[in-house]
Amino acid sequence: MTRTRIKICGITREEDLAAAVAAGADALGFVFYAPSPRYVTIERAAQLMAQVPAFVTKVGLFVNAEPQAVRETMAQVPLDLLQFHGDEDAAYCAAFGRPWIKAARVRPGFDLLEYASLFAKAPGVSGLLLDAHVEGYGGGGKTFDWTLIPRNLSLPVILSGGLHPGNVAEAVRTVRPWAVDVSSGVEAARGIKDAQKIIEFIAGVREADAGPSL
Ligand SMILES: O=C(O)c1ccccc1N[C@@H]1O[C@H](COP(=O)(O)O)[C@@H](O)[C@H]1O
Repeated sequence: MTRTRIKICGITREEDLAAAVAAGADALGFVFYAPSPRYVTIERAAQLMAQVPAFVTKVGLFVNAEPQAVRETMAQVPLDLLQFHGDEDAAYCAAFGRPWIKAARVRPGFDLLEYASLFAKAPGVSGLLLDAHVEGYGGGGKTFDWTLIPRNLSLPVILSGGLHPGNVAEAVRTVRPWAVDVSSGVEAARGIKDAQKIIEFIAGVREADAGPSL
């Protein structure tokens, strides 16, 4: 049985972090992008990350950040993986010497095969995150047409964009991604997670893992 990996993004509070870990999240995302309602300072992220147990991946999310800002963040918090969610190119993403994933902002007409080919051979690339194209780069709670995803993408697919407890099982059965990523779909309010929604989201993924594909 495939075990789809699960990332809960936009952690801003200790209780949300504990709820995600207790529910079985594989990875937690910390947003270093100031316009986001889920933004955390380096100092706050350090406090939160001190609560993350072994074998749960700590992901730092950046959007078109100055390289020096990424380096300063990496120097002060123990990030396992970098998530680039803006217009960064492969050379930029690879320059930090840390494993990374790149977001694609998908909408009709977007050539995902070509986009993946731009990043597929860059050192450190660990996956392609597929999000809906939204104003403001991400965390928009908007789905995209999953039939736009080619089956032969050259990188592990992390499916995101508008996932929530009510649609994640269908998403996993349809796309069979390597991982799913969710932010707003497990929130009680912007930047505040809902422990019950996290439990239901992860249960939806596991239900799909155990069943047939669509
Ligand atoms: O979470 C944010 O606030 C955010 C801000 C800027 C770029 C990306 C952001 N989050 C990522 O967006 C996708 C989709 O989120 P949602 O589940 O639709 O709310 C996800 O990969 C988050 O990691």
